[in-house]
Amino acid sequence: MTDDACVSSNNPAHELTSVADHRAKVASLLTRTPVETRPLQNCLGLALAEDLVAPISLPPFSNSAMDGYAVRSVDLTEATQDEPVKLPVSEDIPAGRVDVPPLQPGTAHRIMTGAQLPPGADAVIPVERTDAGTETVALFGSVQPGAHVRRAGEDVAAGTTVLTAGTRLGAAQLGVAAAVGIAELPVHRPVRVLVLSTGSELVAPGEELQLGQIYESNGLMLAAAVQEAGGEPTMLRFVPDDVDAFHEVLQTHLDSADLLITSGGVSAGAYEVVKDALAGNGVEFTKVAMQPGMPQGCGRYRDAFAVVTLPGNPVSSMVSFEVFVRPAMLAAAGHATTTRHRRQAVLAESLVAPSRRQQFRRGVFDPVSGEVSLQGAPGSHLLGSLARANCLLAIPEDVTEMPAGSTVDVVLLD
Ligand SMILES: Nc1nc2c(c(=O)[nH]1)N[C@H]1C(S)=C(S)[C@@H](COP(=O)(O)OP(=O)(O)OC[C@H]3O[C@@H](n4cnc5c(N)ncnc54)[C@H](O)[C@@H]3O)O[C@H]1N2
Ligand code: MOO
Repeated sequence: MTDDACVSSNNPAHELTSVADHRAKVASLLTRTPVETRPLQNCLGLALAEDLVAPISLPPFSNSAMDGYAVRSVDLTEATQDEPVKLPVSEDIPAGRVDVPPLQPGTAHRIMTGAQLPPGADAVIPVERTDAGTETVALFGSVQPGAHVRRAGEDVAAGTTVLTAGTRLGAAQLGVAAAVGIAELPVHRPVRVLVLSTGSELVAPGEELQLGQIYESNGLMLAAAVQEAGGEPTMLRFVPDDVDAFHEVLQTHLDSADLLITSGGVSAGAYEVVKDALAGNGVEFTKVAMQPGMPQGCGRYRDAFAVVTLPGNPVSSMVSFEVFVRPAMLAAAGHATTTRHRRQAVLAESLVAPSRRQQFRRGVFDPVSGEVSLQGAPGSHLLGSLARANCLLAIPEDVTEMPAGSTVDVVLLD
């Protein structure tokens, strides 16, 4: 990828870059991260790099689903509540017993949940349907062949693919890998992301605030979003609107990152530190047909890492991360799925939207009714509304109003 990745070849000042074009440019800046082998406990949220073929079956052996008695179902065909069948109990089989003798006709083995089914048995009768005897047992009813038996390989057959390359390793995926005896997995290394906020008005949370100052929130928020996307964030100390300070804070990280995301300093003011530091230096700035999130930039910093410059308004920053950075990070880290769940919802109230901009409004989607209501006004400073939302309404560029009852696309955030 060249430094001018973000130059819109056909983008006179009055034209806007499309969301799709900018998304593609950001994605093209990141290359696939290398594959490394990690113990399972360090794989959460990462993408599996190769298909996982099960070395053993699940269950590995046929076993009991209930605490009870292993029997031959034909021995119990006459059993009823009033006239139970009585059988001698010849063995006790707790879970974990490895020397399980076969079941002889006309006998029962006492068996616990998860214990190996003895050869010759074809069913288990739960202890609640017996007198719980230990020498002989009275069985108060018949059982179907296969009742309460978990067959070897009924879940996963040895030699079959249990997880495909590109799968995100969540709790269940790590669980099944452990269940087939795998201790470590090949995964794509997480994308290493520097997060740098800019602005002379910023003060660290916990410190005293003076009139005219605000607490720095984008850095923490974006670092958390990076982590949620399976990346490895490094939150840099935010810098004032000072180009030298901007470059200085990056110097010790030139070899340690894949991507820098900045917030703030990219619009049209007199003190746009990100623009001043990076324009013409490998990063190109553009206006994207999107609201929030119009001023954007991307490129490369001193041949060291990719850069995506996000606008400073908190909602603009987060929405831009969602739309541009998250999918690019997931693709680079080998994930087969790089998009959020999206579905159609019924709009609970009317809305208006700007023309020639793809708008992302914050909303609350109710999966039971299928309705979505707006959460707050469109303003890109309304972080409280974003924090109360569970989805973004994606309103296409050419739509300027939608009456209540319209169908709208929602991007589910959790
Ligand atoms: N004349 C114009 N003015 C603006 C334009 C424009 O096209 N022409 N675009 C507007 C839009 S849209 C956006 S979005 C913002 C983007 O501005 P910047 O990226 O330069 O961001 P700042 O000016 O530094 O900050 C904007 C806003 O966000 C607050 N902020 C910034 N960083 C943080 C942080 N780390 N934590 C919390 N809040 C932050 C900052 O205080 C400002 O209120 O520009 C419009 N203006
Ligand atoms: O594009 Mo800005 O992100 O609307 O506020």
